[in-house]
Amino acid sequence: MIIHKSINEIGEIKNPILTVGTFDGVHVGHQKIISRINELAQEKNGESVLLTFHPHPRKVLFPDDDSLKLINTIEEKTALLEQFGLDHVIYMAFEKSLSRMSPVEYVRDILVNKIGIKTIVIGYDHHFGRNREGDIELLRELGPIYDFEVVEITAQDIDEITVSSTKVRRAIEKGDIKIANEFLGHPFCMTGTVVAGAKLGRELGYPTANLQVNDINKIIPGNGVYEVIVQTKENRFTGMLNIGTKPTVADSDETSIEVHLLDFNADLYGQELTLTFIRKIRDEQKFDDLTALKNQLSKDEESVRRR
Ligand SMILES: Cc1cc2nc3c(=O)[nH]c(=O)nc-3n(C[C@H](O)[C@H](O)[C@H](O)COP(=O)(O)O)c2cc1C
Ligand SMILES: Nc1ncnc2c1ncn2[C@@H]1O[C@H](COP(=O)(O)OP(=O)(O)O)[C@@H](O)[C@H]1O
Repeated sequence: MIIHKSINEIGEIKNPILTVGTFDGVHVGHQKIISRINELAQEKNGESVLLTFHPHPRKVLFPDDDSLKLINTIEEKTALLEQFGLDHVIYMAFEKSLSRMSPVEYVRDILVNKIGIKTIVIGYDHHFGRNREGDIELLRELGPIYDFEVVEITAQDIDEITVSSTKVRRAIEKGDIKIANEFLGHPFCMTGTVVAGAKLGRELGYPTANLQVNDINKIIPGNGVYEVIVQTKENRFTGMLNIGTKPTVADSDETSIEVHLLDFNADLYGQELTLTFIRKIRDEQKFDDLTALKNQLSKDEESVRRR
């Protein structure tokens, strides 16, 4: 897969079969569209191209709205797209000027003149250009003029897919990892750096690496205790993770993300850890004292070891 970091340096692509979108999550619905353009590329002796925008258009159009959290960072999205056999991914800078382009200008100047599309595969409800005025009907009108074909992903196809990035986000926010992972077709992951905490974990017999997530747009699963796989610099471990306010020991609303690695004892400060979410074990609880918390932690450990 060739990654183009700008629309201006893509060179020549042979007989491009294109799809366009934000593809947050690269979920099973997205995967189906990607297979479709790969198949068409084979049939038509062309190359499959996925055009995506960075930053996410809503982040540019509504910069003060930080409510939209994303399933993938750009690095994660790129790594996922790598797995699905695309020939090209183009990251186009989404700027306000792009959102002001008329739909015809966008098709002519970008899709035709810069990418040279021969086929575009697009959802029946896809909109583009200024005020999202452009639609599939317009593409059908422009196709014969600029010599490209339009392949529609019908409502029925999309219903069949039934997955959307919004549904995945909701499941993650609810802590419903099983559903999220099913929709995604791969497990949800999160990366962060280990920072210092209150040093109480060790006293409890459960040292925990406190994670700071580096991308402020990254979605964080809802409060609760999770089974995860932890990838350190050198190795992988089973981990038990808590996301929450630690009501037993802390008296603030601040959310912490902390993970205890099973069968591990070494310094992790400053390291980057990647968590792969397996399942939610339980909700976070407020215990009467540290002994009760410790008992529960040992039950959580048992539950993770049993699997
Ligand atoms: C698997 C796991 C589950 C946890 N569950 C709870 C919980 O239900 N309630 C709570 O108040 N704290 C919970 N904690 C947080 C502990 O209180 C916390 O790890 C301890 O206070 C150490 O904090 P420190 O690393 O900042 O020193 C949990 C921690 C882990 C690793
Ligand atoms: N099994 C383990 N799981 C997580 N962290 C561990 C483990 N063993 C050692 N550590 C180290 O101990 C630190 C956590 O200890 P803890 O007493 O909870 O302190 P802090 O409050 O600073 O997180 C981690 O950041 C890591 O460097």
